[in-house]
Amino acid sequence: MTQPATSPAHSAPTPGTLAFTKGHGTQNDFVLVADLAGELDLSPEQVRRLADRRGGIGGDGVIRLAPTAALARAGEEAAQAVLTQDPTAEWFMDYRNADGSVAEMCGNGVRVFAAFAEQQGVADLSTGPLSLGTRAGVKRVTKEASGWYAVDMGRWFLPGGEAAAAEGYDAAVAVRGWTAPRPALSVDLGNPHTVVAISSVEELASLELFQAPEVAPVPPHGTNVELVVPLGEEEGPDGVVGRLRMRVHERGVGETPSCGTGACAAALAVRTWQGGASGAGAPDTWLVEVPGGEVRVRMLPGGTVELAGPAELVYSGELTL
Ligand SMILES: N[C@@H](CCC[C@H](N)C(=O)O)C(=O)O
Repeated sequence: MTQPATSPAHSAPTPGTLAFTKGHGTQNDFVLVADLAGELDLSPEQVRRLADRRGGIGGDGVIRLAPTAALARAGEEAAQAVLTQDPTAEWFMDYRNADGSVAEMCGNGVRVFAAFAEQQGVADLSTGPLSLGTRAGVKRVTKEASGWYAVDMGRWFLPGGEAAAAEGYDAAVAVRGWTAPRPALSVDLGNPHTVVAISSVEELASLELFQAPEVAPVPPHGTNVELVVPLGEEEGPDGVVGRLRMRVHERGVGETPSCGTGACAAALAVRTWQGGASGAGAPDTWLVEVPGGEVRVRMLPGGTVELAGPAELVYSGELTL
């Protein structure tokens, strides 16, 4: 049984069923579940079933909205760290990839989580920003006048350190069909990314990404791989804006139409290629074109990075687990 996503989804579900909402951010799609009491421990098998596009609802990931304090009491270290960082981060985004694996962060997911928290009546972004917990720390979400959600994603770093910033590379990526691996840059947004430059939009469109690209050295916890084409600079309302186009192969999923942390990683890599560790001379704002739409990435004055884009809730329903 389904209902429009705008209807209250937090009315009591039928016993034995699970209420869900389907949402997406630039078509990176998620199954969202409100666990307002913090009692729902989804198994990897249940996550796979929810994310299954044929036997379940379908999504690139599953997002559980749960009270940070309940998870902290249950021993989730990330939730305990969140409450130390910001005791007002009342709600926690428990993010799982479609294959059932746990991920530290999801940039598009944070925006959709904020829209879901509003729908559930546990947050009101019209009165101010929402601080929420993730396994990669507290994220602060603001709703812009356009309806887009802007997320302060926090600090990022290059795992390869200064040498990687100076060289521009610390890894190599091989995509099916290539005769040799190409140099790539690792970027950490709380979750791992490896970014490789592609020479043209035509080549980008022709890449075969149904197999995971091979990355060397093999990342200890896997990686998301972004393939990017820098498209130059343009004049925006607030100054020069860089533009790039990206495709992504996500850890735990496969190719997806968008990845928010991936868009940040791509912009940060291109900025590093242009201006080293400080990004000197490179734009502070980037528009990232993905197959599912466009997002904005901005360097914030305090040294953190912001991701902005749409968040849509599509429908709500109930299913038997
Ligand atoms: N699509 C997300 C990233 C989701 C997690 C990723 N697959 C991982 O395993 O790190 C985004 O928008 O950032």
